[in-house]
Amino acid sequence: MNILDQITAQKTKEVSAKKEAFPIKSLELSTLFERETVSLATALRTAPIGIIAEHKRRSPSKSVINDKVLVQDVAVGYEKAGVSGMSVLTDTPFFGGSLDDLLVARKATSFPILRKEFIIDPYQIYEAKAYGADAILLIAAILDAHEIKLFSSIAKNLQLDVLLEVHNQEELEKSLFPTIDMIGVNNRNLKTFEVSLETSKSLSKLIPSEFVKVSESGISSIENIKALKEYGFQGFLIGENFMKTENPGASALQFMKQL
Ligand SMILES: O=P(O)(O)OC[C@@H](O)[C@@H](O)c1c[nH]c2ccccc12
Repeated sequence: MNILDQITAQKTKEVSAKKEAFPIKSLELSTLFERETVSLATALRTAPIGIIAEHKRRSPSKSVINDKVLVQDVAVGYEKAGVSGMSVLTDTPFFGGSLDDLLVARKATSFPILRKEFIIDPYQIYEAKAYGADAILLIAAILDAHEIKLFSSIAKNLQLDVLLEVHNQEELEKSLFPTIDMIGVNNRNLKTFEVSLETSKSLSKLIPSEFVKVSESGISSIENIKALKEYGFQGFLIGENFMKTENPGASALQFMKQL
């Protein structure tokens, strides 16, 4: 079984247990549920160069990246650095994150936050909203067109922006619904872990201009960003490059100064 299949199999179990223990009604009682969200897509569109900085403790490809820093310090540091938003991994078994991380980041900041999760059920979208996210990720490789349409319209009804992640032309073509705000091209193949910025470059011309184009993974230099900008990218999702340092917020600030 490839890693994506392993993750979704685990997710299916996790979500069905949670749905029983905490029905959606209990999520709606959250005070954060009533919070006004802020748009990540707008933040990226209006920034000269829109960086989304990620909190990621570990990953299946790298094992431990950073398990020393506190999520609130990372969140505050990223916001001070002036990035457009933050991505918080909430998957526990494979990435060492949690919904608590999302909640802590939310309480510490007011910039847009993306819930980075393997979403396979609408329940996780309500959860994202209840824990203070402004945007969700949908991964085309694990959803069919009907699910993408349905999940993105549920998100929009909750005032959440949608970042749809693709890795090839077929995934892109099945996913172009008006309820999607941003298209993210993942430069990392989640099945093989190979990273190539060429993936973003070659898919860019197939993304209609109404979607904010985001390039994800493997970005570590200003040169990378300049090259991708030429292809119309307005958002750049950066994880490891910041998280592998002792002070991710300070690293993001250094990076922003060079832009
Ligand atoms: O750490 P990197 O190479 O800068 O990548 C960040 C982000 O793009 C990556 O974590 C990611 C992209 N899509 C995902 C889907 C699930 C989990 C993680 C991801």
